[in-house]
Amino acid sequence: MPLNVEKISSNRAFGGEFNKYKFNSPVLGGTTTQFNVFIPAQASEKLSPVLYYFAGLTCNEDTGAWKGGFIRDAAEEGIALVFPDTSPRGAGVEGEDESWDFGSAAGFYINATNSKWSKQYNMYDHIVKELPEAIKELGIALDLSRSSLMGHSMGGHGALSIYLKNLDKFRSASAFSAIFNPSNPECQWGRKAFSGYLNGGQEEGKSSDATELIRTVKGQKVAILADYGDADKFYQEKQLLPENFVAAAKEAGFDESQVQVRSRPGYDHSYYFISTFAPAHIKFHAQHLREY
Ligand SMILES: N[C@@H](CCC(=O)N[C@@H](CS)C(=O)NCC(=O)O)C(=O)O
Repeated sequence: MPLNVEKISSNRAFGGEFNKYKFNSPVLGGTTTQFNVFIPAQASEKLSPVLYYFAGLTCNEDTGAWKGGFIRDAAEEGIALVFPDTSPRGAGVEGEDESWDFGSAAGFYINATNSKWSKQYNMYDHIVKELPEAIKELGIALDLSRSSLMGHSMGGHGALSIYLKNLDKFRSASAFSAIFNPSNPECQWGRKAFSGYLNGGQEEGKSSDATELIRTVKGQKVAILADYGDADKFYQEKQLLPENFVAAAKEAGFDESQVQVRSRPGYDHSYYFISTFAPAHIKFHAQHLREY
């Protein structure tokens, strides 16, 4: 079934094109979803690889595009950027707009199993299955067989966990201030999301937790880069727990050539931090996306 993706707007940017699209998403219960695509100038000559960016809590498909500072470097490298939304919108589920860290703008990039949410809150399937189909329908010169993932905070968790579940589909993953271990009882955001969206709560959430997942890919080839700031209040409040991810990666035998996690002194959780290190993340992905 075609998704009937509609272009809403188009802007010239860095020699390429920045487009906004919408469609009614069967995976998100028929709600209307929007996403942005930056198409670099090089796409007119050869297929461009694709880098997804998943934003964090309270954000939408515009946040990373407007504030992340990714487009200039992606344009130089000839990489297309895809910015999906962070949750279904207007699903009409009771309580979905009551808090900033659950429901609208807080889909956590997982499929809900609790029947209250499971009709619409299926961001994992939206990203992994539906969005690539929507992109194919656009008929633009993108090479989806060369795709990588990055994200911030909740979106950093999305990038790492989706990557670790789909090493055959994605080349590399990177994260800014990721929620590295959301099923850990110390992580309040994870507890709220998993106990709300999943019948099995935190225990079921382990199957979508980067720190748990890194153990399951032992011996395989991975390419992960993550940065966080030591002045990030959410890091200090133990919402991010990067140390747990680093320890799990080490236990699974990964060294820094495959999993690199860097603490950045003095940086916080904001887009000032993200845009500072955005060029380094684009360069990291470019190395992996370049090869055919
Ligand atoms: N509303 C929260 C903060 C939410 C927050 O920091 N969201 C991050 C993602 S987890 C974000 O990117 N916000 C949008 C922005 O900084 O532009 C608070 O008051 O503490």
